[in-house]
Amino acid sequence: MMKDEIKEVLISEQEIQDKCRELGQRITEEYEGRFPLVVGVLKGAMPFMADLTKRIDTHIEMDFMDVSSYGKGLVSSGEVKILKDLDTSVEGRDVLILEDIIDSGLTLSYLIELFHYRKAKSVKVVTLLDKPDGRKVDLVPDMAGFIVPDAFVVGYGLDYIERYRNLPYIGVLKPEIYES
Ligand SMILES: O=P(O)(O)OC[C@H]1O[C@H](OP(=O)(O)OP(=O)(O)O)[C@H](O)[C@@H]1O
Ligand code: HPA
Repeated sequence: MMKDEIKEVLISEQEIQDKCRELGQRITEEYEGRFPLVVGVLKGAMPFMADLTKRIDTHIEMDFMDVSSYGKGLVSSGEVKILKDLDTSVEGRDVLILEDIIDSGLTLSYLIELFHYRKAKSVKVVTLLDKPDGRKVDLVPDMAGFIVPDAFVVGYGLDYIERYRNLPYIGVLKPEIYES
């Protein structure tokens, strides 16, 4: 079974749900009456977007962007490609970007710059996971759920060659999975 391929659970399902509640309350307080555009970055942010937005108790608009900076494996290619753009204009909007993880920071620094260029009123970032040791560019999220060590993590949206996104928790794979 898939769970037998996990060496260690770093963040449990319960911890993730509690964090969504806490972040949802903070977002509600900060964005009350501002009708922010909440942008989920596909595919990784999909489970976090689903759980977090249910904990936001004020009106929001949701949109999605699909970008890719990773090849098929563990290392960022450094080049960010837009695979699907927003349906909505960000001009004059308070934009809140939702990410599953900030690692090198390349994906988000690209998006933040793009939304400023498109004349967003404000651009903020909430990420479930922050891996500060992976940074290649200076970037500090406005809100972060958990700090993770410099290891490749999977689950709850995060993949390894498109697998493990459907694990309900965050974990690290057994080393033999990478060797196979
Ligand atoms: O800080 P960075 O080093 O840029 O890494 C973070 C990004 O990498 C992953 O996406 P990926 O490009 O693998 O696409 P996916 O969400 O479809 O898996 C992740 O979901 C973030 O969007
Ligand atoms: O640790 C990670 N796991 C999965 N996807 C990722 N994208 C950036 N960092 C990671």
